[in-house]
Amino acid sequence: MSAILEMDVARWEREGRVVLDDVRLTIARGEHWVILGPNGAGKSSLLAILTAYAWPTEGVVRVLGETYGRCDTTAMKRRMGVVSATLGAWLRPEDVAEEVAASGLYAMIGPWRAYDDEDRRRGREALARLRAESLAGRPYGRLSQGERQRVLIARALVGAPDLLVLDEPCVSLDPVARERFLDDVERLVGESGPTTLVVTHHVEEIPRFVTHALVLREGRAVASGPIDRALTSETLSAAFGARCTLHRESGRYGLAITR
Ligand SMILES: Nc1ncnc2c1ncn2[C@@H]1O[C@H](COP(=O)(O)OP(=O)(O)OP(=O)(O)O)[C@@H](O)[C@H]1O
Repeated sequence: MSAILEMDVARWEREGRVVLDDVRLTIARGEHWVILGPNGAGKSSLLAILTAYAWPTEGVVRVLGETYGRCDTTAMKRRMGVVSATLGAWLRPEDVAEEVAASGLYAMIGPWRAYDDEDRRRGREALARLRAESLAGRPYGRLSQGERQRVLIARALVGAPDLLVLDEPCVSLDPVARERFLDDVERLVGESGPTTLVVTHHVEEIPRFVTHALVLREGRAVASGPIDRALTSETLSAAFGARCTLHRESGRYGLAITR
C-alpha cells in the first residue's frame, strides 16, 4: 500500500517550548486514522503542520508523495478536504451555501473572483450528496451549526480529495445532529473512499470506518497503530491522566471515567 502521508516531526517548538516531540505518523492508502488526546496534547499543532500552515522545527512531512518545502503547497491543499471550526470561522457569512461548497474546488476561503454558474452547479451537486440541497441559496452565516457542518463537508468533498481531514467535526452539534453527521460521513467515505483523518477529544465521535489511532499526550505519542491495539482503556488512561474504561459496541466507542 502506498503512503498518503508521512510525518516525522522530531520537534516543533513555539515560544521556547517543545510542543511536539518525536511524533511520527504514516498513513497508507486505504487506512483511516483518528488522532485523539486531551486539551493541549498537540493535535491542532500536528494538523497545522500537516496542512502546511506551520513547519516542524526539525522533521519531514510528505503528503501524497510530495515533500513540504519542495512542492507547491497550494496544489497540495487542493488534494485535501478539510473540515474545521477555524476554517468555518474564516468563511464569508454572506456567501450562499453552494458558493461555500464550491470554494473547496480552489482551496480558498472566499473567491478571488466572482463565483460563476459552473461553480454554483458544482456546489449544489456537492450539497445534494449530503442531502442538503435545500440549503442552496441560503447565506452561510444564517445557517444553524448542524447545517454549516454539512456545507463544510460538502466543501471538503467537492474536489474529490485524496485526503479528508475532519478536525473536531462534531463540535457544537447536538447528539442527534452528531449522529446524523457521522452517518453522512460514513456513507460518503464508503462511497468515494478518501483516506480520512479525524481529530477529536471524544471517542464517541470516531466513525466506524476508522482503522488506526494515534493517541497523544503533552506533545508525545502514547500509542500509535491499528485501532484495536492503540485505542484501549490503558492508552486512554495514560493520555487523559485518569482511569478510563473504553467500551465498543457496533463499531462505535464510549468512555467511562473513574475519578
Ligand atoms: N503558537 C504557539 N505558541 C505557543 N504555544 C503554542 C502555540 N501553539 C500551540 N501551543 C501550545 O502547544 C500545546 C499544544 O497545543 P494544541 O493546540 O496543539 O493542542 P490540542 O491538542 O489541539 O488542544 P485542544 O484539544 O485544547 O485544542 C499547548 O500547550 C499550547 O499552548
